[in-house]
Amino acid sequence: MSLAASALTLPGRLHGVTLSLEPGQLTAIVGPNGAGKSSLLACLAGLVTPAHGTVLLGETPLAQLPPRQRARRLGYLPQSPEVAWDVTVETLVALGRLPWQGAPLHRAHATPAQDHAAVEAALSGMDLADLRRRPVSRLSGGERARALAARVLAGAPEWLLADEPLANLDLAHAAALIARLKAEARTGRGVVLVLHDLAAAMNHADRVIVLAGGQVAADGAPEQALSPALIERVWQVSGEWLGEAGRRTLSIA
Ligand SMILES: Nc1ncnc2c1ncn2[C@@H]1O[C@H](COP(=O)(O)OP(=O)(O)OP(=O)(O)O)[C@@H](O)[C@H]1O
Repeated sequence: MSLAASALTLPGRLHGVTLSLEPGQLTAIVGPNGAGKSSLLACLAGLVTPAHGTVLLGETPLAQLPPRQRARRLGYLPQSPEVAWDVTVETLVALGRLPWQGAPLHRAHATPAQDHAAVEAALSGMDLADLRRRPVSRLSGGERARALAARVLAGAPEWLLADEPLANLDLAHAAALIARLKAEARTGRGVVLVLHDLAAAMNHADRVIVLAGGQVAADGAPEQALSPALIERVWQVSGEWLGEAGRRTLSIA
């Protein structure tokens, strides 16, 4: 089911943003500081209510989805996530299963075995098996970012919305996370990432949306949306893409 924004307006932040995102794709949202990327992602996750405009999941306005349904279908990883309780990594990741839990044996809920399998897969996928019993307060910034990503992945939402998920990760863990997110998209999930690294967007996204001043400045395949002319117009830097497709780097003059 598509996730579509229509004429989203948040005064000073978004100005009439209209777009329709498709499942099965990795979409990157890029743009300069203050362009409105986080605001757009929070609206798409249903966490910020726009002053005007609507967000539809399929045919249903997000505002009409019951909270449990919304939590099952939309997974959101904020830019600077705080962890309110000093729980272990394992417990934190298991919290991602909460939307699936409820009265035992209710058909709409997951079984304990399904919950366990999802948590284990998320822990191992984020290379957290050795840290599972560590309290979150004793993790490095990157380890904590991986634990929080694992919590969202454990929830197996239809849509994964992540705000700068690569920001604190070393090269190997960033590559592993982007590979995992691409694989999630290939299984039919919608993956939407706010990214600052234009090369990551160029090399890994199926579609790139460039925001500038709260509006869509470009939207399309990476090679089209991230043309040097557009980069110069939006970021005011003169750049050139080097290397072959899928391994491009941006050389800034
Ligand atoms: N809660 C808020 N209330 C009012 N204005 C806000 C709020 N949060 C952000 N803004 C403003 O809205 C604009 C867009 O902010 P937003 O965080 O969406 O940008 P961004 O593209 O994600 O930026 P960055 O790359 O720096 O993270 C900025 O000018 C910012 O100062």
